[in-house]
Amino acid sequence: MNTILVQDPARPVEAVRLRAVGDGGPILRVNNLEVTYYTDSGRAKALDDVSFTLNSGEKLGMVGESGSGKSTLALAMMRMIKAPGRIEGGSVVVGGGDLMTLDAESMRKARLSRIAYIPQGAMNSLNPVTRIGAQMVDAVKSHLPREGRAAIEARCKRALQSVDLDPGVYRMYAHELSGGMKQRVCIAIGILLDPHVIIADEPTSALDVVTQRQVMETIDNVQKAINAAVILIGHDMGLMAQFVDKVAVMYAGRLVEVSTVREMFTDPKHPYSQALISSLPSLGNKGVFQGIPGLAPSLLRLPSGCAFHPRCASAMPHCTTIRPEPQVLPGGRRVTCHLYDGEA
Ligand SMILES: Nc1ncnc2c1ncn2[C@@H]1O[C@H](COP(=O)(O)OP(=O)(O)OP(=O)(O)O)[C@@H](O)[C@H]1O
Repeated sequence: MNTILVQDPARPVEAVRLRAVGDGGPILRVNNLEVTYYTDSGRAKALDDVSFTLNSGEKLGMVGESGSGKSTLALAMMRMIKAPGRIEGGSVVVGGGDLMTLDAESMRKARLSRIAYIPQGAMNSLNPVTRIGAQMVDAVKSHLPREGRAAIEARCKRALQSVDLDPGVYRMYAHELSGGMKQRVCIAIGILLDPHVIIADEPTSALDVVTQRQVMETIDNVQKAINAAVILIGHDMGLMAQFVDKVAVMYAGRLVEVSTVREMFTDPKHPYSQALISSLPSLGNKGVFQGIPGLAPSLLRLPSGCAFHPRCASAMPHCTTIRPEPQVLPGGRRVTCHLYDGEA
């Protein structure tokens, strides 16, 4: 793989980054990621053999019912899983290097500069007694200790402007901002060091529909500006459909389907994806909405075979005993379902 130096003359040497280019390959490769929570009630495998890739500039929507493992995936990619959870295998390769093999200090540096995470509820975690600017400066300083005060302030104000906030927000406190503005501050913090990959966990929850759209547009704009790969975690398939390129569907810790957004909405392959899509309201669907029968299983007591089989309208006898493996269908879609055995 070739690498080139991407140098911004306005930035000091510390801010210069190596971007992997030339091979046209993915900027992010997640391979066989496994996470288990060791609870008093037993082992919960929250991520089971999760693999996917993303190119620079690509946006992936990660959907699935509550408890399916979406946040665990984000935390595992950031190496922020805490006890009783444990990352038990897999790699997260960003721009050529595997984050899982970095020592603690290198991983600390990689966070924000190579991979940024905007956690669920981030806007409510802004420090109420510290000005927004000071919080942004702290984030930059921990990565670029030799960058001068004026340069850091300019960097922070640029980031605020790139999320359509007035640079004056730098001097404000969180309580002076609306929910949408706070969420945009969190996005600005996420892009301070132009990461290769941005993960936003439910960035629009607790916002009204107009603000949700504005926040999604903001993510879209900043993502285009820095050509990052973006993972958007969320429940709202409809909102997601308007902004992402690919959709990944999680069920009980496994990725059951990864397709382009068009394929997912016009021809979902996995019966769980089909159920998710048919539960969405649409202008054409004036009948009764199809719910998904049953409940998501407890990870402590997963059904045998395919974990979805008790709720699956297309289940076959062997689905109850044989676990399906992910397969890549012609055209590149990934599906984990026995219905497609032999089609890969
Ligand atoms: N701290 C923890 N201790 C024990 N088990 C946990 C812990 N955190 C998560 N889990 C287990 O991992 C599973 C996945 O949780 P996770 O938060 O990743 O799901 P999610 O898809 O992000 O849900 P939501 O949409 O509600 O945020 C849960 O069902 C739970 O069994």
